[in-house]
Order: sequence, then C-alpha cells, then structure tokens
Amino acid sequence: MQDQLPAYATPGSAGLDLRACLDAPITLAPNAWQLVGTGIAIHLADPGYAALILPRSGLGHKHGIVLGNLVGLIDSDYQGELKISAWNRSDTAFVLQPMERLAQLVIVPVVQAQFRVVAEFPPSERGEGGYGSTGKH
Ligand SMILES: O=c1ccn([C@H]2C[C@H](O)[C@@H](COP(=O)(O)OP(=O)(O)OP(=O)(O)O)O2)c(=O)[nH]1
Repeated sequence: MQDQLPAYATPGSAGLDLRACLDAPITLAPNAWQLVGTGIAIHLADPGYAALILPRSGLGHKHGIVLGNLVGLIDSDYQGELKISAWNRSDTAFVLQPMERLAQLVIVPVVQAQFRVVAEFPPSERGEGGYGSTGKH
C-alpha cells in the first residue's frame, strides 16, 4: 500500500481536488464539452459509500466551466480512471492547462434503503404539495 497521494489528487478541505491529466493544453470552445481524465482511480469497495464529482465554484462562476453531467456519481465498485465531463457553458473559449484543478471529489455515505410497495402513504403535513406550493416568500 502507498501512503503518498499522486500529484493529480490534492486534498481539499472536504475531499480531493481533481486535476486535468493532460499532455498539453486543450481548448474548450464555447458550449463544448469534453471528457478529461484525472490520472487517478479509486475503489471504494464498500456499498455504504459513493463518491461525487462536483464542479469548482470559481471555475463555474467566473469562467462557466462546469460538468456536462452536472454531478458525477462514482459507484463503490468502480475501478476505472475518474473522468470529468468538462463543459464550457460560457460564450468564451477556455484553455485548460495540464494539472489544472478542474473539479472536486467528495466521498459520501449511502443509505441502502429497502423499498416497499404500498397502496397509499400515511398522511403528512405537506402531502403532495411541491414546486413552490408553500409560496414565494
Ligand atoms: O463524472 C463521472 C461519472 C461517472 N464516472 C464513472 C464512475 C461511475 O461509477 C461510472 C458509471 O457512471 P454512471 O453509473 O453515472 O454512468 P451511466 O451512464 O449510468 O452508465 P453505466 O451503464 O456505466 O452505469 O463512470 C466518472 O468517472 N466520472
């Protein structure tokens, strides 16, 4: 077992920063998206956990670089390279540099729910109300 994390994955405050594993810069044209490798693989092994790939706030807000899948779900049995769907939702081309921090990974517990089919639900305060049913303010 290795204790040292590869340079591609750097610990952030809540997870790992994921970097673009590229040989050379790539240009993401306006409204284009591309799968970018991260150079790392993880195996969570325990079905009680999953990992989420999330966008970086600054890249998304300032440059429009978000995720083509909005959020990436990494299954506990996945062993392949973590890949990032990098989507440039802005109207300006963005040059992505090798090793640039592109997204972040958090590991979350997953409740393994047992689903049951029922004829009706017991009454609740909300009932079927949703989508703003409690008002705007
Ligand atoms: O942003 C992502 C999302 C997923 N994956 C990997 C890990 C995940 O476990 C696997 C499958 O993802 P998902 O189940 O979301 O894909 P799918 O489109 O439903 O295809 P599949 O049939 O492979 O499950 O792809 C990534 O590397 N990056």
